[in-house]
Amino acid sequence: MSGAEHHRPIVWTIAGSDSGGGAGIQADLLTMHDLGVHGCSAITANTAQNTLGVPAINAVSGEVLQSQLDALLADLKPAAIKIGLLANAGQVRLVADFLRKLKSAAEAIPVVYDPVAVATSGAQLTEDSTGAAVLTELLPLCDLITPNSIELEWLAGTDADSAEAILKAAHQVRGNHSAALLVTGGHFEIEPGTTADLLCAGSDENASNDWLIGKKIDTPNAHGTGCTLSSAIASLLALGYPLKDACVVANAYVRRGLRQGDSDHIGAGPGPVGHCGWPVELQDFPEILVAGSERAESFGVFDKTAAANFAAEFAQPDSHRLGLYPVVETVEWIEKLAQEGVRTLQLRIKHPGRDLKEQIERAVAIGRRHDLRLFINDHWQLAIDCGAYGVHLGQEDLQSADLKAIQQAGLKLGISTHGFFELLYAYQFRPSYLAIGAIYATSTKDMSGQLQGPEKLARMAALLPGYPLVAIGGISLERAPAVAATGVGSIAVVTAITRAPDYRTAVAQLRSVIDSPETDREKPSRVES
Ligand SMILES: Cc1ncc(COP(=O)(O)OP(=O)(O)O)c(N)n1
Ligand SMILES: Cc1nc(C(=O)O)sc1CCOP(=O)(O)O
Ligand SMILES: [Mg+2]
Repeated sequence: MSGAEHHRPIVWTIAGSDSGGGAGIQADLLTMHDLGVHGCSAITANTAQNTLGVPAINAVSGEVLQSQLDALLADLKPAAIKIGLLANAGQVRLVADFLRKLKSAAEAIPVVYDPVAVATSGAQLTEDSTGAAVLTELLPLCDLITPNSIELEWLAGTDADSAEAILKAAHQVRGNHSAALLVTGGHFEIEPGTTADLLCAGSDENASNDWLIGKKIDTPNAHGTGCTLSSAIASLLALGYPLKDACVVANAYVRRGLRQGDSDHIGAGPGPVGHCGWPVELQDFPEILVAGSERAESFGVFDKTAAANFAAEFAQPDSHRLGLYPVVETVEWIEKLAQEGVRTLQLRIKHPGRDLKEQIERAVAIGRRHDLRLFINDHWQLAIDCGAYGVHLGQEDLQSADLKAIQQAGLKLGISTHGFFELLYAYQFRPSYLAIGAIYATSTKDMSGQLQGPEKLARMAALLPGYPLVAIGGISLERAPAVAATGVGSIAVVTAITRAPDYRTAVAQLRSVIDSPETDREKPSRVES
């Protein structure tokens, strides 16, 4: 039994039933079960449907819809809500009224709306008056909207038939509402042989437009992909995944279903997308477009300054297992730990004085003497000037640091990541290692809202077997075995060493955990699927 069987958060789907079992409520409940949440349903319409078409919609009455929502609220409070087909303006108003009351009474419950208006078969699923009510009543209550390009045109009232037009239409919809937008790419092809989803999230200076690109999967069995995607995102939000992480994992879940689904035998028309468990292979996850890369030009997000600094494929370290990796703020610590036989170290000076260069030079000299893998945090230019082994950069540094210069100088590069989205983004640079944090709460810096835990760490590590991975954040001697069991080859620590009663003992004990032959070096620890 998976851990999820013990505590499944509740997720509602307010959507239509597909009598053919491929989309709507049926796809939503399969997805929710697969991803470890308990799905509840409020049915808006009993569609008569098979793999060939939609002969009837059969919207339920307001009382029938209301009675389902009231019954659920009385006993099964949701951790997230997915909304799909709303068959008419009356249903939109009813659901909007219900959500308004719910949102004012309860703490924030994420709402994901998949604006189902037209089935993949071309059948119109909503009455004409529905669109206006959606725009004024429902969108202001949503946290994420997941239209395909046809539905985006419906919401924006403009064409969405090229990368630029999709970006423009998405901004138009977002201009009027605070909801994030994930435009799914099944209906257009910007780069031949690929599909691309556009994720517009955040606001003001935190606003971001990210293209999630994947190889096109050649299958007719794609019925229910929109429902599956939106209910996967709602499930992941209920499980505590941040929005961007939920979107990339849900994208991978759908792509795994398209790739592995086996529904040729179901009906005479296009069969349903598969529901094939947690995505565990990197090939199913999207590539996140980097604004400085060449292909960004076709997607309308090319940035000249970013391109001048962009580089990928950094020198690899001599081993993908970097072992115990203390992160310290003085040269004295570098010397002491080198003498204990530690080989991977980081100099992290957060309050530099005038002697910063001298400190780095001294650390580099110790590194040479002891054959250290010595990384310099933040100060990449001085690291180059002093001939350091490597540099460690955070996500925000990737926009400003001259990665080309770091690469050309032959320095190794480590990049911090916090969750699936950042991991996939940083992977585009193919750095020398990827750090994943914060695994646990830490007193060293404020990482609230970015805690991963060992289960998520194991899921991320499983995507990159054999790639140099470092876990960081709140790792103590007691927690180290659970971290090592996820398959990462390195554990980075600050206080577990610098505040240990006896640092020599701490080094020896931590090394024995991460270097232990019992830590399976070939395979990452099993992740539940
Ligand atoms: C090994 C390792 N992983 C992560 C970090 C954090 O780096 P960053 O995000 O740049 O934050 P600061 O360390 O600069 O506060 C790290 N230093 N080392
Ligand atoms: C410097 C740092 N970076 C983190 C990240 O998640 O990126 S967590 C962290 C602090 C690690 O300190 P300690 O071992 O004392 O918890
Ligand atoms: Mg940094």
